[in-house]
Amino acid sequence: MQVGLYFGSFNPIHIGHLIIASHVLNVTSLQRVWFVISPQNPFKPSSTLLNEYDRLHLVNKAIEGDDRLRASEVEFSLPRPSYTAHTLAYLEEKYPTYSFQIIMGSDSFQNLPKWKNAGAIIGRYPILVYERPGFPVADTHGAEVTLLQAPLLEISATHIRGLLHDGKSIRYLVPDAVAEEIRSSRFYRKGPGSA
Ligand SMILES: Nc1ncnc2c1ncn2[C@@H]1O[C@H](COP(=O)(O)OP(=O)(O)OP(=O)(O)O)[C@@H](O)[C@H]1O
Ligand SMILES: O=C(O)c1ccc[n+]([C@@H]2O[C@H](COP(=O)([O-])O)[C@@H](O)[C@H]2O)c1
Repeated sequence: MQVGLYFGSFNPIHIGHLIIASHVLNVTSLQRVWFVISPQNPFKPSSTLLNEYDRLHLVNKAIEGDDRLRASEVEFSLPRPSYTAHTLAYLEEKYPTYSFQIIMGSDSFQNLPKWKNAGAIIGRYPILVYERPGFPVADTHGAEVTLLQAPLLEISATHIRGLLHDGKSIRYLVPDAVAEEIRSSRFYRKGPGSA
């Protein structure tokens, strides 16, 4: 099984993520893409972070019925913050017959040398990089890189959280089932207990 690992906070998952996952499956030999939900990204503040099980639930809502896609909670039981090198080592052990590639935007890829055990990631895994505006891929950092020209939508989870905070619509930015779940569960609203 050839699996593309798409790591992120997915706080929440949005159409930009889904378009990339589907595009990668369409243009590469990968058979599956797993959204690996990071409970705590080492580089991001946790103050606006929705509980990881709620984020997992939203990813599952987003991909319902698409057998090519899977939500992975593997990092939930690993030490925090979530270092990708640790996750990869764990997955290698758990799925010895699978081959993994990493999917990332050129913004993340630019920072890769600063990640924990970056050398182990770069030396062991092919990386599928899609170019995001403002982040040209000037250097491969010694990794086996495939550059993808993916259709891009300049939306972010930060923007979506801002809209929700202001009581605005997020229709079309996330799948309808995700918008409905966020609405009915009152996620990302102002007030006590909200993220
Ligand atoms: N609109 C988008 N199109 C393509 N890739 C994206 C888009 N938004 C985020 N990504 C990428 O998806 C991966 C996971 O990102 P993450 O879950 O942190 O999303 P985000 O929308 O950038 O979140 P935030 O706004 O909270 O920082 C990262 O590699 C990031 O570069
Ligand atoms: O392992 C690391 O040192 C490391 C440093 C920064 C980010 N990551 C992971 O990369 C993924 C995407 O991060 P980001 O910042 O692009 O949203 C997310 O799953 C993080 O846990 C991993």
